[in-house]
Order: sequence, then structure tokens, then C-alpha cells
Amino acid sequence: MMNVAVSDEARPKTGVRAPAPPALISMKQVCKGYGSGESRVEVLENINLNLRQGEFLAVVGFSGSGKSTLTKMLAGLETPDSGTLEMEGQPIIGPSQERGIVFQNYSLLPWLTVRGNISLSVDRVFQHWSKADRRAHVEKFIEMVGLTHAVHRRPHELSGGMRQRVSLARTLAMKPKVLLLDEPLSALDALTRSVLQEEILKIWEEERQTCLLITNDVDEAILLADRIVPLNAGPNASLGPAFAVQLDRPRNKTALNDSPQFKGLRNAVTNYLVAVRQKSRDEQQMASEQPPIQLPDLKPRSMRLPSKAILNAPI
Ligand SMILES: Nc1ncnc2c1ncn2[C@@H]1O[C@H](COP(=O)(O)OP(=O)(O)OP(=O)(O)O)[C@@H](O)[C@H]1O
Repeated sequence: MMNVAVSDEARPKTGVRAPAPPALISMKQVCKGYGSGESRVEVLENINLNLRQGEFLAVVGFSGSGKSTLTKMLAGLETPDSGTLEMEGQPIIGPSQERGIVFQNYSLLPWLTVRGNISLSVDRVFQHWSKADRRAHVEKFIEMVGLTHAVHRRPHELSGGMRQRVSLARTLAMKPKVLLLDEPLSALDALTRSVLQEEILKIWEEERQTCLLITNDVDEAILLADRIVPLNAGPNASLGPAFAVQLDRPRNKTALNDSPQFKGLRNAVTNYLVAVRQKSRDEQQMASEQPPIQLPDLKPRSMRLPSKAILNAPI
């Protein structure tokens, strides 16, 4: 692996460093699987993760490694089988508006307009505000995601990228302490994805909200995050060492493409992921290999057809 900064608890501390901000969410020795008996799948094993106040953390991993399972636990939609999962020292035991989540498949209400979808959440969360304040708040987030021209449209009248913008605005408008982005751009075409990456970056740089992004795109993780944690291939996936993204902010995607630091980090994270997946495949192959079966050395008594054989008969 290249000489790239590996941060976090994985490394022994050398020299004097500024103390890391406190953990807003912490996971200790968390394990999670599904099913029972022979169909039981152990998805995540001994997950230790601190999501620090104000940081943008990206978890990258291959499809099926357990990324969504991890987010669902953080959101309080799934419970760990063992280990501890806390936010500000309190166990996470269910969903909360303090943890806003944006999924890959935007779940907008089809009968409501852009404004209606966002207002619904704002009106519920900020019931104690005046109607005018709530309205102004909704408009601010519609503008933030560039949908002012489409406020009256319903989801079926929007492109995939626009729908995901509504989804993002709706979650941001609830002012959660933590933003959980579960592959929010995976379903979009490359161009829209790229535009939205820049928008998320811009919004995050204004708000500096604690954010955890789940993605399978290493470039996206480097562009957005302060730290990248690889999720090793499953089953029994664990987290790898964190890679610090020491690229100046504000970041610019075009400029980053020429940055040797960007390219070095991309290689390091990609090589790490590929190596752990290969190791996991080798281990699975070895585990499934059976001792060779000895077949009896049989010879037919005769190669002649039986006398009553009917050749070329229709079947
Ligand atoms: N509710 C469930 N019941 C049973 N198995 C599940 C459940 N949810 C996920 N799994 C299994 O757990 C494993 C990890 O799934 P998960 O969705 O967390 O992975 P992922 O990394 O997010 O995948 P992808 O990138 O394809 O979305 C998969 O084998 C999946 O089939």
C-alpha cells in the first residue's frame, strides 16, 4: 500500500496532535446478522467506529458488504445483535429526527408537490414555529438545492436527480444533528451524480453538519469526506483502517483530478478494497473446497446398442 495518511484509532499516536473532536456517535464491537439456523448470515462483525462532531465520514465498500445494514443501525431502524451503539452517550434504540437519513431510493409522497413534501416534515418537526417562519424555512431549503423553479411539481414530474434533491432538502430542513447519506447518488447517471456531488459539497461546507456517507465510489468519498473507512468484504465484514483525506477545502472536482495527492489516495483506498475482497474470496474458496471424490474405475461390458433400440424416433 502507498504511503498515505492512515488516521484514527487504528494508528498509535506519535508526536503532539490537536485532540480529535468528541464522538457524536460511537459503535463498539457491534455485530449484526440476519436469519436463523442454516439460513443465518453474519453480516457485520466487531464494528468499532466513532463519528465525530462536525466531520464528514465516508464508508466505502463493495455491494453486499453490509453498508446499508450499518446505516440502518445508525438510523435506529435495525438493532445490533451485540455491542454498543450510542449517540451522545445514549443508546440508539429507534429512529429519531436527530438522525436524518437520505436513501438511494427517494421516498417522496407522490401526491404532494416539491414544497408539500418538504413542508410536511418541517411542519411536523417545528410545530412550535409560526406558519410564516416554517414557510420561510422551507423556501430556504428549496432554494439551497436549486428547485425554486419546480416547487409546484409532483415527484412524477421530476427527474431522478431532482427527486433526490427534494429528498436531501427535506432531510436537511429538519436540521438533524447527524446526516446519514446511504448511497444517495448511486441510482443517478454519471453526469447528474457529479453535479449533485458538488452541490452536497457546497451545502456541507456552508453547514458543516456531522455527516456519514455510504458509497461504493472511492472518488466521491475523497471529494466529500474528511476520513474514509473501508468496509471489508462480507460475510462477517469488519471495518478497515481509516484513511485521512488531507485535501484543502473548499474542494473542486476538476482541480482534484490533477492532484497527485488525490490520485495517491484513490489508489491506496482502491488497492486496499481489492486486496481484502480477494483475500475474502480465497478464504471462502478454501472453506468450500471438498476432498476429491474417488470414482470407481468402471468399464462397460459392451459398446453395442441393445437389439430393440429405436434410433431417430421422435421424442
Ligand atoms: N432484512 C434482511 N434480512 C435478511 N438479510 C438481509 C436483510 N438486509 C440485508 N440482508 C443481507 O445482508 C447482506 C448485506 O446487505 P446490505 O444491504 O447491508 O449490503 P450493502 O453493502 O448495502 O449492499 P448494496 O451496496 O448492494 O446496497 C446481504 O447479503 C443481504 O442480502
